Amino acid sequence: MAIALLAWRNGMLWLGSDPPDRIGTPSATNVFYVLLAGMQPLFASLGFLLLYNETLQRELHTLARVDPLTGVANRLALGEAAERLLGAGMWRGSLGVLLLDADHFKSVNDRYGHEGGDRVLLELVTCIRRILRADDVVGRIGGEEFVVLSPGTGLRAAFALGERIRAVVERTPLQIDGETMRLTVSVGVAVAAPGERDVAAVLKRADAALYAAKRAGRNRVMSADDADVAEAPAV
Ligand SMILES: Nc1nc2c(ncn2[C@@H]2O[C@H](COP(=O)(O)OP(=O)(O)OP(=O)(O)O)[C@@H](O)[C@H]2O)c(=O)[nH]1
Repeated sequence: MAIALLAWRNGMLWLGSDPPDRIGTPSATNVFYVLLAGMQPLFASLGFLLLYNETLQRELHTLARVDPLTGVANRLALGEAAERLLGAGMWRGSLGVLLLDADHFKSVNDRYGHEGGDRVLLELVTCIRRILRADDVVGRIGGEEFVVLSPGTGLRAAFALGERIRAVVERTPLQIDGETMRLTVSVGVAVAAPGERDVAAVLKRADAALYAAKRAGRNRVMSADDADVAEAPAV
């Protein structure tokens, strides 16, 4: 509005054949005009601050949802994604939930140090991401523990996805400190049926399956429906 007023006033002064008041004449219009002109930098600064604040808010929102080491979703972002995908379950079908845990990771740290272990985690994430579809979500929920959410995926397909990830990780050599090492992962698979909304319950089933996969010797995929899982204690 201020810009429109200034444009109007300038137009009157410079273009009008008979301007109402010269700029130097003391009048209410001229006082208003000078005030507005003086306030232009204030308006511009306010606009800039509002825009800057909006940008910072957006960046904070993103940073609060990213795992700083691997760049994938963190626990908060995964929880939000799971809620959203379960909410959409009625029209997208079931949601595959895979819980992955690197095997014997403590020995990786013992051998290559914590920094070496961090680089292995990064390579592991790269491996997993290469296999996922665009609308799958991967996140890190603990030291060497990851979750994959795969919308529109039933138990058989989720199991196959887990097996694909397991096999690719197993056969991918990782270069750490000039040495080649191999890592394996254990995977627990569960599926939220269309309409199921309880994220915690699905994760608990995937966790029980993961526990069973570890107990059965690691480097394997187990689903919540496997007989061994039913016997496994809840973790
Ligand atoms: N480098 C690195 N190591 C981590 C991080 N978070 C946790 N760890 C390590 O991961 C290891 C996890 O060890 P455990 O829980 O005993 O599991 P594990 O050795 O992988 O054995 P299993 O899971 O039973 O196969 C510990 O040594 C932790 O210090 C991290 O952010 N970076």
